[in-house]
Amino acid sequence: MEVQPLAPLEPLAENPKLRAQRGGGSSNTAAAQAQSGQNSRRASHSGSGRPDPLSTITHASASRIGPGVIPTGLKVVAHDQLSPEDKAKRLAAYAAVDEHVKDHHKVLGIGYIPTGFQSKELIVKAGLNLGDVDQFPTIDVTIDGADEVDDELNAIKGGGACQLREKVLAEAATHFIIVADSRKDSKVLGTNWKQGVPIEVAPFAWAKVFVNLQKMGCEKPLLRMGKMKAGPVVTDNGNFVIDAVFSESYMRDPAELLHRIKMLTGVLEVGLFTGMAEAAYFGYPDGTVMARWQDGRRHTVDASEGLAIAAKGEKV
Ligand SMILES: O=C[C@H](O)[C@H](O)[C@H](O)COP(=O)(O)O
Repeated sequence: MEVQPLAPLEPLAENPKLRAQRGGGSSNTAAAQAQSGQNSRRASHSGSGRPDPLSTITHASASRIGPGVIPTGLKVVAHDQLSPEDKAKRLAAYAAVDEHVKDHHKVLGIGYIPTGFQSKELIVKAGLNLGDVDQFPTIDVTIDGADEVDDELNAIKGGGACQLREKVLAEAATHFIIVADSRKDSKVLGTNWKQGVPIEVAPFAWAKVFVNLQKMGCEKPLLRMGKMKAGPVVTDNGNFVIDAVFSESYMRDPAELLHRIKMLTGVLEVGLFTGMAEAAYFGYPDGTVMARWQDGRRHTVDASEGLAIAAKGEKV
């Protein structure tokens, strides 16, 4: 029997209601919209004249949305209503988008909100074209948060139980960029993030993996429990999450630790993102943003323009 290679699915059609609101137009894919540069709803974000990617380019995944933009309904939360950490993170996100999203980029993986379901809702409400990574297996830029980032830009992710989807998006991206507030900037993983490494496991295998982790030296692995519901947290993929604290010596070599945990049968993904990020942007409470690159470069970004936009709390 001849096996046909799988072709990526066609992108989802644009929300017709939003198209009508914009006065029609035939663009029904992310790529088409980004190519045409059409964006009637939001002005250029930066002085570069580039369209604001947050409102023009399609989201490539169901995993997360809106670096720095937290839409509630169709309104961006005003800057002064955010916590100091969220303010800093928003500025870092603006800086990251400004420096990494280019005119020719058509597909973005974007992040921030704790569940894929929430993200989908927000994307649709914000009028972005929603897609998933099976439709867009190659992403131009993925921008996402992190729970902690070390000196070499290895990161812990999965505090919101999204590690599997997030890693697929990060790996599918030509450029993977992290945005975070300055508390997440560490020399060694596990310094500030004390909750441990999030490990997504097949539900029926959790107890076996638990024992495996203990044998590896993790004294108290924890099956993550729901806060508003009884029982364990169930990920967007129907799995459980174990949080596992490891000693500093393990955390100094996160790539080796990742490899060892991932080899345990029943483990689907590990919230250690090693050697993936090209750059990380950290927002500080004083409004500055510091960028670190994988090759060791670092520079400060003038976030004043992002601040001016954020301060207005514009509609998306
Ligand atoms: O699963 C959740 C993700 O890995 C998040 O990126 C991470 O928890 C950081 O989220 P936040 O920027 O909201 O603190």
